[in-house]
Amino acid sequence: MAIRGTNIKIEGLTHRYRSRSGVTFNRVDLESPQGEALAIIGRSGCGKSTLLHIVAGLLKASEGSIKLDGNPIDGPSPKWVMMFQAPHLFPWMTVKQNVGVGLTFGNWSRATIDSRVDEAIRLVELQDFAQSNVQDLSGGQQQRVALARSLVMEPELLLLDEPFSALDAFTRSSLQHDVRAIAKRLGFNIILVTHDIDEAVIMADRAVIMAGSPGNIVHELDVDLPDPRDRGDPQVQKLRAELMDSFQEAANYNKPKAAALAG
Ligand SMILES: Nc1ncnc2c1ncn2[C@@H]1O[C@H](COP(=O)(O)OP(=O)(O)OP(=O)(O)O)[C@@H](O)[C@H]1O
Repeated sequence: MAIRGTNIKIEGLTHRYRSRSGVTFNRVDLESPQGEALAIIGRSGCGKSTLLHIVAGLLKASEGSIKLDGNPIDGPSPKWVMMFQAPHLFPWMTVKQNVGVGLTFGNWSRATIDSRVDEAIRLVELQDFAQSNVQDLSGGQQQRVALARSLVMEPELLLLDEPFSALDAFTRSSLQHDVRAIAKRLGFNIILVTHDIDEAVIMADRAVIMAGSPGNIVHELDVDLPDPRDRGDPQVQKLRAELMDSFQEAANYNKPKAAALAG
């Protein structure tokens, strides 16, 4: 699978939902180097999902820019794909048909589509279910199908919006490990939006905390830990505690520097 990562540069990103409403976030600057897994954590309502939707090209920013390897994002693309909390599969199709659906819109031969789909299904370890109807799969397996459907597009950047929060703790944990391992093996970037500090420590190379109203990035922490990461490991627990302290500090934050400067 020919996947590679990308250099992400977000500059002065400002968003408001309506011209006369307040800003969701104000002059956000954020960079992420090729191959990084970046977590954005923050309380509900600080603008994390909105930011992710703009990166995905699903929403427009009011000001500022997002560039991948210097090229502006100006709409959806197979190079940057988003996974949501719900897998959004076609219920009448098999696993294989769901995974390949995006490729049927391109000019690939049947043989190329088949081989890319088979490889994506292998990556998420669903080979034994390739011909099953997705309705016969568990929630975790369905989320694996959604992951394979994203990977088959060979993205440079995988955007995850609370992708595992509807799953039980055991399934969530195995998907967190697997998605990170696949990203590291293939080299693509991840931006993960989450409320869950454990998820950020298990999955990310770096975590940024978003807070305030309007929101902004108020803190960042390198998650410099060896793989595979185990929740019980003292190093993991130490970083988790550090991130939790910053998160709680950020909860009291309501005047972002950028907004103050702008005002
Ligand atoms: N379609 C919309 N129209 C108007 N305002 C919206 C819309 N979607 C979100 N908002 C508002 O924008 C702000 C940021 O919402 P957003 O969903 O980006 O936050 P979030 O940090 O991702 O929250 P959560 O963690 O609960 O998903 C909130 O105040 C929300 O009410």
